[in-house]
Amino acid sequence: MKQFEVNFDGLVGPTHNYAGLSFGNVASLNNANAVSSPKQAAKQGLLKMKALSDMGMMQGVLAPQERPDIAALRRLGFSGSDARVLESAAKQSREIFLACCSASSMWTANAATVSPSADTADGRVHFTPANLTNKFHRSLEPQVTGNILKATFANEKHFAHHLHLPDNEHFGDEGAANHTRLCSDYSHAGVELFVYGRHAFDPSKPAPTKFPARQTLEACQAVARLHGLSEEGVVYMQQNPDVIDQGVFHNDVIAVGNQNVLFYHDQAFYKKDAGLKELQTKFGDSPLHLIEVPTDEVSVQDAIKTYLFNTQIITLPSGDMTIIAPTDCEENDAVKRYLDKLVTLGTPIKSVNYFDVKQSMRNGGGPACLRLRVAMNDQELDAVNPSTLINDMQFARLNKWVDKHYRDVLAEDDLRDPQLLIESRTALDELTQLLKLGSVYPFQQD
Ligand SMILES: N=C(N)NCCC[C@H](NC(=O)CCC(=O)O)C(=O)O
Repeated sequence: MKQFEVNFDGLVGPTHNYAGLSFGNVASLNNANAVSSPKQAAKQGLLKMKALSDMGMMQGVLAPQERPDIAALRRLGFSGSDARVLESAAKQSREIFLACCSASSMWTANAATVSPSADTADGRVHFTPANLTNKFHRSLEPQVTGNILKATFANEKHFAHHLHLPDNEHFGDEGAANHTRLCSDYSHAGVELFVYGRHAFDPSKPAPTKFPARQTLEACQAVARLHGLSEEGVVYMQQNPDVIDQGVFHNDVIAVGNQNVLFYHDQAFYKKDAGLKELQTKFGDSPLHLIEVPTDEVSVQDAIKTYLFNTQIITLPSGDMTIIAPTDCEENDAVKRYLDKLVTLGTPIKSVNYFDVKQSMRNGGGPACLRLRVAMNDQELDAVNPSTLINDMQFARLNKWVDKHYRDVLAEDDLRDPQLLIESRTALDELTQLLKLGSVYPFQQD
């Protein structure tokens, strides 16, 4: 049986903007109100998808969400025509309005947690959309994320779709950003590492004091239960509360794994030694490469600034692993020096490829934030909606679609323009045809 890891990247939406919405995410706050370029952002993302496909990887795309979210604004009491809803929300409550305009669904590492069929009790691939309760603008995503995932993985025999966890901070869930699957082979049962920031029901346990811990242990456990994971196949580790307080708002800002490699900063985890020991034991006899980056080579601040750990580690068809890193890593002396050394250390990681994803980085989203990993065998891959897989033709179509519909620049005032809403809906309606998704958006269901 053949086995693949398919990266499903989020297509950047037509309202990509910088609104400073994510307290605890340093880049988001630092770039609040900067002018964005939705067209450039979408193209940077598409180029990364095409490059991975050209490397011989299977690459997919997930559609963005409808923004401005008129339905959410109506739910909050803004009424009248769509133009009137936009105008009154922008005037009366700038923060609510900006939250309802965010294109944050582009970071599909936060779309869902995915467990491959080799790990689950019923032998299907399981998906649970993340509820993203900690940030209002992100909590608007799970319902439509569920629609998009169901339209992309539309086959009950192979794919199981769960409802997102209850919308409450006790079950705060940020999806694959806090979940790493380690395995010897994608098609063999692996160990799923869930990383949480706090215990929801036990305030006596350690937790950050300055910035929020978005993910709870109880949410991780609920997802593991829903997916039918076995106790031997799961490890829970707590993220070091000190690094959350320094701006590490998701585990994928300080650790990343692929197959038998876990690449992490020495300050990433609380009770690190016990957790890694459990991981090693559950992983079994085959070698597990634990690549720990010491603080005296790369500081936590440099890791956050450059997103050294928000890189993608992928296995090329040759069997070698390569790192997909943002150009920000190349521009930082300490991080570049570390990466130059890493490829000589005799680990499975043999090369580094740099990509310019600065439009996303300015909101705190690196290469790994932009993708949701789905490990599949050939039968499962055959059951995926083929229009969502990237090849030369689909890449060309999507580029043309971006050229036709996206603005070059977007500033805050543009978001209240009713014409932008019309442009976005027209673009998304056409996209659902391009990707053969059916009616996934509220505006298509009215
Ligand atoms: N690490 C992963 N997997 N994802 C990164 C998500 C970045 C996102 N930024 C934002 O939502 C900022 C939006 C703004 O400020 O306009 C967030 O904080 O949730």
